[in-house]
Amino acid sequence: MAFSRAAKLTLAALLLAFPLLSDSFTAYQLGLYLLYGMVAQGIALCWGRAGFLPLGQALFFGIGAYLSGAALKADLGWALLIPAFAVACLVPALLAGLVGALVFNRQTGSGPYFSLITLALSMLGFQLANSLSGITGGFNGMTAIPGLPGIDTYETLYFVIVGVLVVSTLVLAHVMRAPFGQLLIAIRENEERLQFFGFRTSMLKAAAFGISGGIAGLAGALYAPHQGIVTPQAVGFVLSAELLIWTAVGGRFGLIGPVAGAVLIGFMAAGLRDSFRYWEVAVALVFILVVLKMPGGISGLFSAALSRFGGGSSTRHEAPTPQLLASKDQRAAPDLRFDTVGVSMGPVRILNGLSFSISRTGIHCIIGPNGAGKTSALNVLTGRLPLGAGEISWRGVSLGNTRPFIAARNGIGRKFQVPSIFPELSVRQNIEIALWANRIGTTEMFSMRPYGWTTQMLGELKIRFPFLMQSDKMAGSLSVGQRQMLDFSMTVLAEPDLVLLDEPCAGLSADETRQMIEAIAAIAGETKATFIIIEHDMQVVERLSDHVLVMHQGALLANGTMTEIRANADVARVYSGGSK
Ligand SMILES: Nc1ncnc2c1ncn2[C@@H]1O[C@H](COP(=O)(O)OP(=O)(O)OP(=O)(O)O)[C@@H](O)[C@H]1O
Repeated sequence: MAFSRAAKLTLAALLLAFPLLSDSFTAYQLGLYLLYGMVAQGIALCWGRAGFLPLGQALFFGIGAYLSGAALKADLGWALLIPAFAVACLVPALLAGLVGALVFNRQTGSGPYFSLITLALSMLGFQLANSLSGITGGFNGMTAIPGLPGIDTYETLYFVIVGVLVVSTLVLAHVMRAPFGQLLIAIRENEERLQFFGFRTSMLKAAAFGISGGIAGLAGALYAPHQGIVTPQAVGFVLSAELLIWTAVGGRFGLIGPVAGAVLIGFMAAGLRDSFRYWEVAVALVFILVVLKMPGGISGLFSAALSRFGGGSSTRHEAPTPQLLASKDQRAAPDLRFDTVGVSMGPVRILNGLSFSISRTGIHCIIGPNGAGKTSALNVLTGRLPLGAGEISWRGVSLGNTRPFIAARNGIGRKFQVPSIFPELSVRQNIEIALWANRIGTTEMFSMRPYGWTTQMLGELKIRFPFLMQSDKMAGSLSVGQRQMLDFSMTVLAEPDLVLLDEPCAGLSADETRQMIEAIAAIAGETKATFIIIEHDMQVVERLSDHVLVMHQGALLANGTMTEIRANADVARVYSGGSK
Protein backbone atom coordinates (compact mmCIF):
# COMPACT_ATOMS: atom_id res chain seq x y z
CA MET A 1 0.00 0.00 0.00
CA ALA A 2 1.22 3.44 -0.90
CA PHE A 3 1.47 5.70 2.13
CA SER A 4 3.01 9.15 1.69
CA ARG A 5 6.42 9.84 3.23
CA ALA A 6 4.81 12.29 5.70
CA ALA A 7 2.30 9.63 6.80
CA LYS A 8 5.11 7.13 7.35
CA LEU A 9 7.17 9.63 9.40
CA THR A 10 4.08 10.48 11.49
CA LEU A 11 3.48 6.79 12.14
CA ALA A 12 7.11 6.28 13.21
CA ALA A 13 6.91 9.37 15.48
CA LEU A 14 3.64 8.14 17.02
CA LEU A 15 5.17 4.74 17.70
CA LEU A 16 8.18 6.33 19.41
CA ALA A 17 5.95 8.64 21.50
CA PHE A 18 3.49 5.88 22.40
CA PRO A 19 4.89 5.15 25.91
CA LEU A 20 4.47 8.86 26.72
CA LEU A 21 0.87 8.85 25.50
CA SER A 22 -0.01 5.61 27.24
CA ASP A 23 1.18 3.50 30.19
CA SER A 24 4.27 1.31 30.11
CA PHE A 25 2.28 -1.97 30.23
CA THR A 26 0.30 -1.03 27.12
CA ALA A 27 3.57 -0.08 25.42
CA TYR A 28 4.95 -3.46 26.47
CA GLN A 29 1.93 -5.17 24.88
CA LEU A 30 2.31 -3.06 21.77
CA GLY A 31 5.98 -4.16 21.57
CA LEU A 32 4.83 -7.79 21.34
CA TYR A 33 2.32 -7.02 18.61
CA LEU A 34 4.94 -5.06 16.67
CA LEU A 35 7.17 -8.15 16.75
CA TYR A 36 4.33 -10.23 15.36
CA GLY A 37 3.79 -7.46 12.81
CA MET A 38 7.39 -7.87 11.63
CA VAL A 39 6.77 -11.56 10.94
CA ALA A 40 3.54 -10.64 9.17
CA GLN A 41 5.51 -8.26 6.92
CA GLY A 42 7.60 -11.24 5.76
CA ILE A 43 4.40 -13.17 5.03
CA ALA A 44 3.18 -10.19 3.00
CA LEU A 45 6.38 -10.32 0.92
CA CYS A 46 5.69 -13.96 0.02
CA TRP A 47 1.92 -13.98 -0.14
CA GLY A 48 0.88 -10.50 -1.19
CA ARG A 49 3.86 -9.76 -3.40
CA ALA A 50 4.89 -13.11 -4.90
CA GLY A 51 1.62 -15.02 -4.53
CA PHE A 52 2.80 -18.08 -2.59
CA LEU A 53 1.36 -18.69 0.86
CA PRO A 54 3.62 -19.80 3.73
CA LEU A 55 1.49 -21.57 6.34
CA GLY A 56 4.14 -22.21 8.99
CA GLN A 57 5.95 -18.91 9.48
CA ALA A 58 6.01 -19.32 13.28
CA LEU A 59 8.67 -22.01 12.77
CA PHE A 60 11.25 -19.36 11.86
CA PHE A 61 10.03 -16.99 14.57
CA GLY A 62 10.34 -19.75 17.17
CA ILE A 63 13.81 -20.84 16.02
CA GLY A 64 15.01 -17.24 16.34
CA ALA A 65 13.41 -17.05 19.79
CA TYR A 66 14.99 -20.28 21.05
CA LEU A 67 18.43 -19.32 19.69
CA SER A 68 18.36 -15.87 21.25
CA GLY A 69 16.90 -17.28 24.49
CA ALA A 70 19.80 -19.74 24.73
CA ALA A 71 22.33 -16.96 24.05
CA LEU A 72 20.76 -14.69 26.68
CA LYS A 73 20.70 -17.48 29.25
CA ALA A 74 24.40 -18.10 28.58
CA ASP A 75 24.99 -14.51 29.78
CA LEU A 76 27.32 -13.72 26.88
CA GLY A 77 27.45 -9.91 27.08
CA TRP A 78 26.82 -7.58 24.14
CA ALA A 79 30.04 -8.45 22.26
CA LEU A 80 28.86 -12.03 21.77
CA LEU A 81 25.14 -11.32 21.88
CA ILE A 82 25.20 -9.36 18.62
CA PRO A 83 26.72 -12.27 16.61
CA ALA A 84 24.29 -14.59 18.42
CA PHE A 85 21.40 -12.40 17.25
CA ALA A 86 22.81 -12.49 13.73
CA VAL A 87 22.79 -16.30 13.95
CA ALA A 88 19.18 -16.22 15.26
CA CYS A 89 18.31 -14.30 12.10
CA LEU A 90 20.54 -16.18 9.65
CA VAL A 91 19.63 -19.75 10.63
CA PRO A 92 15.89 -19.26 9.96
CA ALA A 93 16.75 -17.32 6.77
CA LEU A 94 18.94 -20.13 5.45
CA LEU A 95 16.46 -22.80 6.50
CA ALA A 96 13.60 -20.97 4.76
CA GLY A 97 15.74 -20.36 1.67
CA LEU A 98 16.71 -24.04 1.53
CA VAL A 99 13.13 -25.25 1.99
CA GLY A 100 12.00 -22.80 -0.69
CA ALA A 101 14.73 -23.89 -3.12
CA LEU A 102 13.98 -27.58 -2.61
CA VAL A 103 10.21 -27.24 -2.89
CA PHE A 104 10.02 -24.70 -5.70
CA ASN A 105 12.66 -26.48 -7.77
CA ARG A 106 10.54 -29.60 -7.79
CA GLN A 107 7.22 -27.87 -8.16
CA THR A 108 7.24 -24.69 -10.20
CA GLY A 109 3.73 -23.59 -9.32
CA SER A 110 3.02 -21.64 -6.15
CA GLY A 111 0.06 -23.73 -5.16
CA PRO A 112 -0.90 -25.75 -2.11
CA TYR A 113 2.15 -28.05 -2.30
CA PHE A 114 4.48 -25.42 -0.82
CA SER A 115 1.89 -24.24 1.72
CA LEU A 116 1.28 -27.77 2.99
CA ILE A 117 4.99 -28.45 3.39
CA THR A 118 5.48 -25.28 5.42
CA LEU A 119 2.49 -26.27 7.55
CA ALA A 120 3.97 -29.74 8.11
CA LEU A 121 7.36 -28.22 9.01
CA SER A 122 5.75 -25.97 11.60
CA MET A 123 4.00 -28.98 13.14
CA LEU A 124 7.27 -30.90 13.10
CA GLY A 125 8.99 -27.94 14.78
CA PHE A 126 6.31 -27.98 17.49
CA GLN A 127 6.88 -31.70 18.12
CA LEU A 128 10.65 -31.25 18.25
CA ALA A 129 10.38 -28.27 20.62
CA ASN A 130 8.22 -30.45 22.88
CA SER A 131 10.45 -33.49 22.78
CA LEU A 132 13.95 -31.93 22.87
CA SER A 133 13.42 -30.87 26.46
CA GLY A 134 17.17 -30.82 27.21
CA ILE A 135 17.55 -27.88 24.83
CA THR A 136 14.15 -26.21 24.65
CA GLY A 137 12.74 -26.97 28.08
CA GLY A 138 10.10 -29.16 26.44
CA PHE A 139 6.42 -28.53 27.13
CA ASN A 140 7.17 -25.95 29.86
CA GLY A 141 9.40 -24.02 27.52
CA MET A 142 12.72 -22.25 27.91
CA THR A 143 12.14 -20.20 31.04
CA ALA A 144 13.87 -17.46 33.04
CA ILE A 145 15.36 -15.84 29.95
CA PRO A 146 17.00 -12.60 31.09
CA GLY A 147 16.37 -9.30 29.30
CA LEU A 148 18.88 -7.61 27.04
CA PRO A 149 21.86 -6.37 29.10
CA GLY A 150 21.28 -2.80 30.29
CA ILE A 151 17.81 -2.59 28.72
CA ASP A 152 14.73 -2.65 30.89
CA THR A 153 12.10 -5.02 29.50
CA TYR A 154 9.15 -2.80 30.46
CA GLU A 155 10.66 0.64 29.92
CA THR A 156 13.28 0.66 27.16
CA LEU A 157 12.98 -2.63 25.21
CA TYR A 158 9.97 -1.12 23.44
CA PHE A 159 12.20 1.50 21.79
CA VAL A 160 14.64 -1.20 20.63
CA ILE A 161 11.71 -3.06 19.05
CA VAL A 162 10.45 0.10 17.31
CA GLY A 163 13.99 0.82 16.04
CA VAL A 164 14.41 -2.72 14.68
CA LEU A 165 10.93 -2.60 13.12
CA VAL A 166 11.69 0.71 11.38
CA VAL A 167 14.99 -0.63 10.01
CA SER A 168 13.50 -3.95 8.85
CA THR A 169 10.58 -2.08 7.26
CA LEU A 170 12.99 0.17 5.37
CA VAL A 171 14.98 -2.87 4.19
CA LEU A 172 11.83 -4.67 3.06
CA ALA A 173 10.51 -1.50 1.39
CA HIS A 174 13.74 -1.29 -0.59
CA VAL A 175 13.52 -4.98 -1.54
CA MET A 176 9.96 -4.41 -2.77
CA ARG A 177 10.80 -1.24 -4.70
CA ALA A 178 13.88 -2.76 -6.34
CA PRO A 179 13.64 -4.93 -9.50
CA PHE A 180 13.51 -7.98 -7.21
CA GLY A 181 10.15 -6.78 -5.83
CA GLN A 182 8.83 -6.12 -9.33
CA LEU A 183 9.91 -9.62 -10.40
CA LEU A 184 8.01 -11.05 -7.42
CA ILE A 185 4.82 -9.37 -8.68
CA ALA A 186 5.59 -10.76 -12.13
CA ILE A 187 5.80 -14.24 -10.57
CA ARG A 188 2.42 -13.70 -8.95
CA GLU A 189 0.96 -12.49 -12.22
CA ASN A 190 2.47 -14.88 -14.76
CA GLU A 191 5.27 -17.06 -13.46
CA GLU A 192 5.69 -19.06 -16.66
CA ARG A 193 6.19 -15.92 -18.76
CA LEU A 194 8.98 -14.82 -16.45
CA GLN A 195 10.70 -18.16 -16.91
CA PHE A 196 10.59 -17.64 -20.66
CA PHE A 197 12.65 -14.50 -20.02
CA GLY A 198 15.38 -16.66 -18.46
CA PHE A 199 14.48 -16.08 -14.80
CA ARG A 200 14.79 -19.08 -12.53
CA THR A 201 11.65 -18.20 -10.61
CA SER A 202 12.10 -21.01 -8.09
CA MET A 203 15.25 -19.24 -6.83
CA LEU A 204 13.56 -15.84 -6.70
CA LYS A 205 10.76 -17.31 -4.62
CA ALA A 206 13.25 -19.15 -2.41
CA ALA A 207 15.11 -15.86 -1.87
CA ALA A 208 11.87 -14.09 -0.91
CA PHE A 209 11.01 -16.89 1.47
CA GLY A 210 14.55 -16.76 2.89
CA ILE A 211 14.19 -13.02 3.55
CA SER A 212 10.84 -13.58 5.24
CA GLY A 213 12.39 -16.35 7.38
CA GLY A 214 15.24 -14.03 8.42
CA ILE A 215 12.82 -11.26 9.43
CA ALA A 216 10.76 -13.77 11.42
CA GLY A 217 13.95 -15.00 13.13
CA LEU A 218 14.90 -11.42 14.02
CA ALA A 219 11.47 -10.80 15.54
CA GLY A 220 11.80 -14.07 17.45
CA ALA A 221 15.23 -13.02 18.73
CA LEU A 222 13.60 -9.98 20.39
CA TYR A 223 10.59 -11.97 21.54
CA ALA A 224 12.75 -14.10 23.89
CA PRO A 225 13.99 -11.19 26.06
CA HIS A 226 10.60 -9.48 25.77
CA GLN A 227 8.63 -12.45 27.14
CA GLY A 228 11.34 -14.11 29.25
CA ILE A 229 10.02 -17.49 28.13
CA VAL A 230 9.82 -19.38 24.82
CA THR A 231 7.39 -22.31 24.63
CA PRO A 232 6.70 -24.73 21.74
CA GLN A 233 3.69 -22.55 20.85
CA ALA A 234 6.21 -20.05 19.44
CA VAL A 235 6.98 -22.45 16.56
CA GLY A 236 3.55 -24.00 16.27
CA PHE A 237 0.69 -23.95 13.84
CA VAL A 238 -1.69 -21.86 15.96
CA LEU A 239 0.66 -18.88 15.94
CA SER A 240 1.35 -19.48 12.22
CA ALA A 241 -2.37 -19.29 11.51
CA GLU A 242 -2.76 -16.15 13.64
CA LEU A 243 0.10 -14.50 11.76
CA LEU A 244 -1.71 -15.21 8.49
CA ILE A 245 -4.94 -13.76 9.83
CA TRP A 246 -3.20 -10.59 10.99
CA THR A 247 -1.52 -10.24 7.58
CA ALA A 248 -4.79 -10.72 5.69
CA VAL A 249 -6.78 -8.39 7.92
CA GLY A 250 -4.18 -5.63 7.95
CA GLY A 251 -3.41 -5.96 4.24
CA ARG A 252 -0.99 -8.30 2.54
CA PHE A 253 0.04 -6.02 -0.32
CA GLY A 254 2.10 -3.53 1.69
CA LEU A 255 4.27 -3.30 4.79
CA ILE A 256 2.25 -1.12 7.13
CA GLY A 257 -0.92 -3.20 6.77
CA PRO A 258 0.49 -6.42 8.30
CA VAL A 259 1.79 -4.51 11.34
CA ALA A 260 -1.53 -2.70 11.67
CA GLY A 261 -3.34 -6.05 11.49
CA ALA A 262 -1.16 -7.58 14.22
CA VAL A 263 -1.60 -4.53 16.47
CA LEU A 264 -5.35 -4.11 15.93
CA ILE A 265 -6.25 -7.76 16.39
CA GLY A 266 -3.71 -8.10 19.20
CA PHE A 267 -5.36 -5.32 21.22
CA MET A 268 -8.83 -6.46 20.20
CA ALA A 269 -8.11 -9.99 21.41
CA ALA A 270 -6.50 -8.70 24.64
CA GLY A 271 -9.58 -6.53 25.31
CA LEU A 272 -12.13 -9.21 24.49
CA ARG A 273 -10.37 -12.24 25.95
CA ASP A 274 -11.60 -11.64 29.51
CA SER A 275 -14.96 -10.04 28.78
CA PHE A 276 -16.22 -12.05 25.81
CA ARG A 277 -16.00 -15.84 25.82
CA TYR A 278 -16.27 -16.20 22.08
CA TRP A 279 -13.66 -13.59 21.14
CA GLU A 280 -11.91 -16.08 18.83
CA VAL A 281 -15.16 -16.39 16.90
CA ALA A 282 -15.19 -12.61 16.52
CA VAL A 283 -11.64 -12.67 15.14
CA ALA A 284 -12.57 -15.52 12.76
CA LEU A 285 -15.58 -13.54 11.53
CA VAL A 286 -13.42 -10.47 10.88
CA PHE A 287 -11.00 -12.70 8.94
CA ILE A 288 -13.79 -14.23 6.82
CA LEU A 289 -15.23 -10.78 6.13
CA VAL A 290 -11.86 -9.44 5.01
CA VAL A 291 -11.11 -12.46 2.79
CA LEU A 292 -14.50 -12.19 1.11
CA LYS A 293 -14.95 -8.44 0.87
CA MET A 294 -11.56 -6.76 1.20
CA PRO A 295 -8.72 -8.68 -0.48
CA GLY A 296 -6.42 -5.73 0.23
CA GLY A 297 -7.23 -5.81 3.96
CA ILE A 298 -7.91 -2.75 6.10
CA SER A 299 -4.95 -0.85 4.68
CA GLY A 300 -6.28 -1.56 1.16
CA LEU A 301 -9.25 0.66 2.00
CA PHE A 302 -6.97 3.69 2.16
CA SER A 303 -5.38 3.23 -1.22
CA ALA A 304 -6.26 1.47 -4.42
CA ALA A 305 -2.75 1.83 -5.79
CA LEU A 306 -1.58 -1.48 -4.43
CA SER A 307 0.88 -2.36 -7.13
CA ARG A 308 2.24 1.06 -7.95
CA PHE A 309 5.73 1.28 -6.60
CA GLY A 310 9.37 1.99 -7.29
CA GLY A 311 10.97 2.29 -10.64
CA GLY A 312 10.91 5.19 -13.01
CA SER A 313 14.54 6.27 -12.96
CA SER A 314 14.72 9.52 -14.88
CA THR A 315 18.26 8.92 -16.15
CA ARG A 316 18.19 6.53 -19.07
CA HIS A 317 21.22 4.47 -20.01
CA GLU A 318 21.93 1.73 -22.51
CA ALA A 319 21.07 -1.74 -21.23
CA PRO A 320 24.00 -4.19 -21.18
CA THR A 321 24.25 -6.96 -23.77
CA PRO A 322 22.31 -10.11 -22.84
CA GLN A 323 24.48 -12.73 -21.13
CA LEU A 324 23.63 -15.98 -22.92
CA LEU A 325 25.03 -19.48 -22.55
CA ALA A 326 26.84 -19.17 -25.86
CA SER A 327 30.02 -17.63 -27.24
CA LYS A 328 29.96 -14.76 -29.75
CA ASP A 329 30.80 -17.16 -32.62
CA GLN A 330 28.08 -19.58 -31.58
CA ARG A 331 25.58 -16.72 -31.40
CA ALA A 332 26.31 -15.80 -35.01
CA ALA A 333 25.55 -19.31 -36.32
CA PRO A 334 22.01 -20.61 -35.89
CA ASP A 335 21.68 -24.38 -35.92
CA LEU A 336 18.38 -25.88 -34.84
CA ARG A 337 17.84 -29.62 -35.30
CA PHE A 338 14.79 -31.77 -34.62
CA ASP A 339 15.72 -35.42 -35.13
CA THR A 340 12.76 -37.90 -35.16
CA VAL A 341 11.16 -36.08 -32.24
CA GLY A 342 8.27 -37.87 -30.61
CA VAL A 343 5.95 -36.46 -27.93
CA SER A 344 2.99 -38.34 -26.45
CA MET A 345 0.48 -37.51 -23.78
CA GLY A 346 -1.02 -40.78 -22.61
CA PRO A 347 -2.37 -42.51 -25.70
CA VAL A 348 -2.25 -39.26 -27.77
CA ARG A 349 0.75 -38.98 -30.10
CA ILE A 350 1.30 -35.26 -30.47
CA LEU A 351 4.59 -35.30 -32.37
CA ASN A 352 5.36 -38.30 -34.47
CA GLY A 353 8.99 -38.46 -35.66
CA LEU A 354 9.30 -34.74 -36.44
CA SER A 355 12.61 -34.02 -38.20
CA PHE A 356 13.91 -30.78 -39.68
CA SER A 357 16.86 -28.48 -39.39
CA ILE A 358 17.33 -24.73 -39.68
CA SER A 359 20.81 -23.37 -40.20
CA ARG A 360 20.11 -19.99 -41.79
CA THR A 361 18.95 -16.76 -40.21
CA GLY A 362 15.83 -15.16 -41.63
CA ILE A 363 12.14 -15.87 -41.16
CA HIS A 364 10.95 -19.48 -41.19
CA CYS A 365 7.19 -19.99 -41.10
CA ILE A 366 5.57 -23.18 -39.83
CA ILE A 367 2.16 -23.83 -41.34
CA GLY A 368 -0.23 -26.77 -41.17
CA PRO A 369 -3.83 -27.61 -40.38
CA ASN A 370 -5.25 -27.28 -36.86
CA GLY A 371 -3.83 -29.93 -34.55
CA ALA A 372 -0.81 -30.61 -36.79
CA GLY A 373 1.51 -30.18 -33.80
CA LYS A 374 2.99 -26.75 -34.61
CA THR A 375 2.63 -25.26 -31.12
CA SER A 376 3.69 -28.57 -29.59
CA ALA A 377 6.94 -28.42 -31.58
CA LEU A 378 7.74 -25.07 -29.94
CA ASN A 379 6.56 -26.40 -26.60
CA VAL A 380 8.97 -29.33 -26.62
CA LEU A 381 11.79 -27.07 -27.83
CA THR A 382 11.30 -24.73 -24.87
CA GLY A 383 10.66 -27.34 -22.18
CA ARG A 384 6.90 -26.89 -21.99
CA LEU A 385 6.26 -30.45 -23.15
CA PRO A 386 8.41 -33.49 -22.26
CA LEU A 387 10.48 -35.02 -25.06
CA GLY A 388 9.42 -38.64 -25.52
CA ALA A 389 11.75 -39.75 -28.30
CA GLY A 390 14.40 -38.37 -30.63
CA GLU A 391 16.75 -35.43 -30.12
CA ILE A 392 16.53 -31.65 -30.22
CA SER A 393 19.63 -29.47 -30.36
CA TRP A 394 20.22 -25.76 -30.69
CA ARG A 395 23.75 -24.65 -31.63
CA GLY A 396 25.01 -28.10 -30.68
CA VAL A 397 23.45 -27.99 -27.19
CA SER A 398 20.94 -30.76 -26.53
CA LEU A 399 17.63 -29.26 -25.44
CA GLY A 400 15.74 -32.50 -24.85
CA ASN A 401 13.64 -32.08 -21.72
CA THR A 402 14.99 -28.62 -21.05
CA ARG A 403 13.29 -26.04 -18.83
CA PRO A 404 11.91 -22.73 -20.09
CA PHE A 405 14.47 -20.59 -18.25
CA ILE A 406 17.33 -22.70 -19.64
CA ALA A 407 15.95 -22.39 -23.18
CA ALA A 408 15.77 -18.62 -22.65
CA ARG A 409 19.34 -18.50 -21.35
CA ASN A 410 20.37 -20.34 -24.52
CA GLY A 411 19.01 -17.43 -26.51
CA ILE A 412 15.52 -18.71 -27.34
CA GLY A 413 12.71 -16.19 -26.95
CA ARG A 414 9.05 -17.04 -27.23
CA LYS A 415 5.77 -15.28 -27.83
CA PHE A 416 2.66 -17.34 -27.15
CA GLN A 417 -0.46 -17.71 -29.26
CA VAL A 418 -2.55 -16.08 -26.53
CA PRO A 419 -0.66 -12.93 -25.47
CA SER A 420 1.20 -13.63 -22.24
CA ILE A 421 1.97 -10.46 -20.30
CA PHE A 422 1.92 -9.25 -16.68
CA PRO A 423 -1.58 -7.74 -16.47
CA GLU A 424 -1.28 -6.10 -13.04
CA LEU A 425 1.94 -4.35 -14.02
CA SER A 426 2.07 -1.22 -16.15
CA VAL A 427 3.27 -1.18 -19.75
CA ARG A 428 6.54 0.35 -18.51
CA GLN A 429 7.01 -2.38 -15.91
CA ASN A 430 6.31 -5.11 -18.48
CA ILE A 431 8.96 -3.61 -20.75
CA GLU A 432 11.42 -3.28 -17.87
CA ILE A 433 11.13 -6.98 -17.14
CA ALA A 434 11.83 -7.83 -20.79
CA LEU A 435 14.88 -5.55 -20.73
CA TRP A 436 16.16 -7.29 -17.60
CA ALA A 437 15.93 -10.72 -19.28
CA ASN A 438 19.39 -12.33 -19.39
CA ARG A 439 20.90 -8.93 -18.54
CA ILE A 440 20.23 -8.29 -14.85
CA GLY A 441 22.66 -9.71 -12.29
CA THR A 442 21.79 -10.80 -8.75
CA THR A 443 23.13 -7.64 -7.09
CA GLU A 444 21.44 -5.43 -9.70
CA MET A 445 18.11 -6.93 -8.70
CA PHE A 446 18.48 -4.98 -5.46
CA SER A 447 19.62 -1.69 -7.00
CA MET A 448 17.54 0.98 -8.73
CA ARG A 449 19.87 1.34 -11.74
CA PRO A 450 18.19 -1.29 -13.99
CA TYR A 451 15.02 0.85 -13.98
CA GLY A 452 16.85 3.27 -16.25
CA TRP A 453 17.84 0.71 -18.89
CA THR A 454 16.84 1.34 -22.45
CA THR A 455 17.86 0.12 -25.91
CA GLN A 456 17.74 1.50 -29.42
CA MET A 457 15.17 -1.19 -30.29
CA LEU A 458 12.85 0.11 -27.56
CA GLY A 459 12.89 3.54 -29.20
CA GLU A 460 11.97 1.98 -32.55
CA LEU A 461 9.20 -0.15 -31.06
CA LYS A 462 7.67 2.94 -29.42
CA ILE A 463 7.49 4.60 -32.83
CA ARG A 464 5.90 1.50 -34.39
CA PHE A 465 3.52 0.88 -31.48
CA PRO A 466 2.79 4.33 -29.96
CA PHE A 467 0.66 2.86 -27.13
CA LEU A 468 3.94 1.66 -25.59
CA MET A 469 4.53 5.29 -24.61
CA GLN A 470 1.48 5.18 -22.29
CA SER A 471 3.88 3.78 -19.77
CA ASP A 472 1.65 3.95 -16.67
CA LYS A 473 -1.30 2.17 -18.26
CA MET A 474 -1.95 -1.24 -16.74
CA ALA A 475 -1.09 -3.96 -19.27
CA GLY A 476 -4.30 -5.79 -18.30
CA SER A 477 -6.38 -2.90 -19.66
CA LEU A 478 -4.86 -3.04 -23.16
CA SER A 479 -6.88 -4.33 -26.14
CA VAL A 480 -6.13 -7.82 -27.48
CA GLY A 481 -4.21 -6.32 -30.39
CA GLN A 482 -2.12 -4.13 -28.09
CA ARG A 483 -1.40 -7.12 -25.85
CA GLN A 484 -0.12 -9.03 -28.90
CA MET A 485 2.11 -6.08 -29.75
CA LEU A 486 3.32 -5.72 -26.17
CA ASP A 487 4.05 -9.45 -25.97
CA PHE A 488 5.93 -9.29 -29.28
CA SER A 489 7.87 -6.19 -28.16
CA MET A 490 8.83 -7.85 -24.88
CA THR A 491 9.99 -10.98 -26.70
CA VAL A 492 12.31 -9.13 -29.07
CA LEU A 493 13.53 -6.63 -26.43
CA ALA A 494 15.18 -9.55 -24.64
CA GLU A 495 17.26 -9.86 -27.85
CA PRO A 496 17.10 -13.64 -28.26
CA ASP A 497 18.93 -15.27 -31.17
CA LEU A 498 16.02 -17.61 -31.95
CA VAL A 499 12.64 -15.89 -31.82
CA LEU A 500 9.58 -18.15 -31.71
CA LEU A 501 6.31 -16.38 -32.55
CA ASP A 502 3.08 -18.33 -32.28
CA GLU A 503 0.40 -16.68 -34.42
CA PRO A 504 1.54 -13.11 -33.73
CA CYS A 505 -1.28 -11.65 -35.84
CA ALA A 506 -4.10 -13.59 -34.15
CA GLY A 507 -6.89 -11.24 -33.08
CA LEU A 508 -5.41 -8.22 -34.86
CA SER A 509 -7.35 -5.88 -37.13
CA ALA A 510 -6.18 -5.46 -40.74
CA ASP A 511 -4.35 -2.29 -39.79
CA GLU A 512 -2.75 -3.86 -36.73
CA THR A 513 -1.76 -6.91 -38.80
CA ARG A 514 0.06 -4.61 -41.23
CA GLN A 515 1.83 -2.87 -38.33
CA MET A 516 2.85 -6.22 -36.86
CA ILE A 517 4.14 -7.60 -40.18
CA GLU A 518 6.23 -4.47 -40.74
CA ALA A 519 7.62 -4.64 -37.21
CA ILE A 520 8.57 -8.32 -37.53
CA ALA A 521 10.24 -7.76 -40.91
CA ALA A 522 12.17 -4.73 -39.62
CA ILE A 523 13.34 -6.35 -36.37
CA ALA A 524 14.29 -9.58 -38.15
CA GLY A 525 16.32 -7.57 -40.63
CA GLU A 526 18.10 -5.49 -38.00
CA THR A 527 18.84 -8.10 -35.35
CA LYS A 528 20.01 -10.96 -37.58
CA ALA A 529 18.11 -13.29 -35.25
CA THR A 530 16.43 -16.40 -36.60
CA PHE A 531 12.64 -16.16 -36.53
CA ILE A 532 10.28 -19.13 -36.49
CA ILE A 533 6.67 -18.07 -36.91
CA ILE A 534 3.58 -20.26 -36.68
CA GLU A 535 0.92 -18.72 -38.86
CA HIS A 536 -2.41 -19.64 -40.43
CA ASP A 537 -2.83 -16.45 -42.42
CA MET A 538 -1.22 -17.19 -45.81
CA GLN A 539 -0.92 -13.48 -46.60
CA VAL A 540 1.27 -13.06 -43.54
CA VAL A 541 3.32 -16.13 -44.54
CA GLU A 542 3.66 -14.80 -48.08
CA ARG A 543 4.85 -11.39 -46.85
CA LEU A 544 7.29 -12.59 -44.22
CA SER A 545 8.69 -16.04 -44.94
CA ASP A 546 12.08 -16.84 -46.39
CA HIS A 547 11.40 -20.51 -45.83
CA VAL A 548 8.24 -22.50 -45.03
CA LEU A 549 7.85 -25.76 -43.10
CA VAL A 550 4.55 -27.62 -43.39
CA MET A 551 3.48 -29.91 -40.57
CA HIS A 552 0.80 -32.56 -40.63
CA GLN A 553 -0.11 -35.13 -37.98
CA GLY A 554 2.90 -34.39 -35.81
CA ALA A 555 5.52 -34.71 -38.57
CA LEU A 556 7.08 -32.62 -41.32
CA LEU A 557 5.15 -32.85 -44.55
CA ALA A 558 7.18 -30.50 -46.73
CA ASN A 559 9.57 -27.56 -46.62
CA GLY A 560 10.89 -25.03 -49.10
CA THR A 561 10.12 -21.57 -50.43
CA MET A 562 6.52 -20.40 -50.56
CA THR A 563 6.47 -21.00 -54.32
CA GLU A 564 7.68 -24.59 -53.83
CA ILE A 565 5.12 -25.18 -51.10
CA ARG A 566 2.31 -23.86 -53.31
CA ALA A 567 3.31 -26.36 -55.99
CA ASN A 568 3.48 -29.32 -53.59
CA ALA A 569 0.68 -31.82 -54.26
CA ASP A 570 0.79 -33.37 -50.76
CA VAL A 571 0.34 -29.97 -49.16
CA ALA A 572 -2.54 -29.14 -51.50
CA ARG A 573 -4.26 -32.44 -50.60
CA VAL A 574 -3.91 -31.86 -46.84
CA TYR A 575 -5.18 -28.29 -47.10
CA SER A 576 -8.14 -29.37 -49.22
CA GLY A 577 -9.22 -31.67 -46.40
CA GLY A 578 -7.71 -34.94 -47.58
CA SER A 579 -4.89 -36.91 -46.01
CA LYS A 580 -1.57 -37.67 -47.49
N1 LIG B 1 -0.49 -31.07 -23.22
C1 LIG B 1 -1.25 -31.75 -24.06
N2 LIG B 1 -1.98 -32.81 -23.64
C2 LIG B 1 -2.75 -33.52 -24.49
N3 LIG B 1 -2.87 -33.24 -25.80
C3 LIG B 1 -2.18 -32.18 -26.27
C4 LIG B 1 -1.33 -31.39 -25.44
N4 LIG B 1 -0.78 -30.43 -26.19
C5 LIG B 1 -1.25 -30.62 -27.45
N5 LIG B 1 -2.08 -31.66 -27.48
C6 LIG B 1 -2.78 -32.17 -28.67
O1 LIG B 1 -1.82 -32.31 -29.67
C7 LIG B 1 -2.34 -31.94 -30.93
C8 LIG B 1 -1.47 -30.86 -31.57
O2 LIG B 1 -1.70 -29.65 -30.87
P1 LIG B 1 -0.97 -28.29 -31.27
O3 LIG B 1 -1.53 -27.22 -30.41
O4 LIG B 1 0.48 -28.49 -31.24
O5 LIG B 1 -1.45 -28.11 -32.76
P2 LIG B 1 -1.28 -26.85 -33.70
O6 LIG B 1 -0.79 -27.36 -34.99
O7 LIG B 1 -0.50 -25.80 -33.04
O8 LIG B 1 -2.80 -26.44 -33.83
P3 LIG B 1 -3.44 -24.97 -33.97
O9 LIG B 1 -3.04 -24.46 -35.31
O10 LIG B 1 -4.91 -25.22 -33.85
O11 LIG B 1 -2.93 -24.15 -32.85
C9 LIG B 1 -3.77 -31.49 -30.69
O12 LIG B 1 -4.62 -32.56 -30.99
C10 LIG B 1 -3.79 -31.18 -29.23
O13 LIG B 1 -5.06 -31.37 -28.68
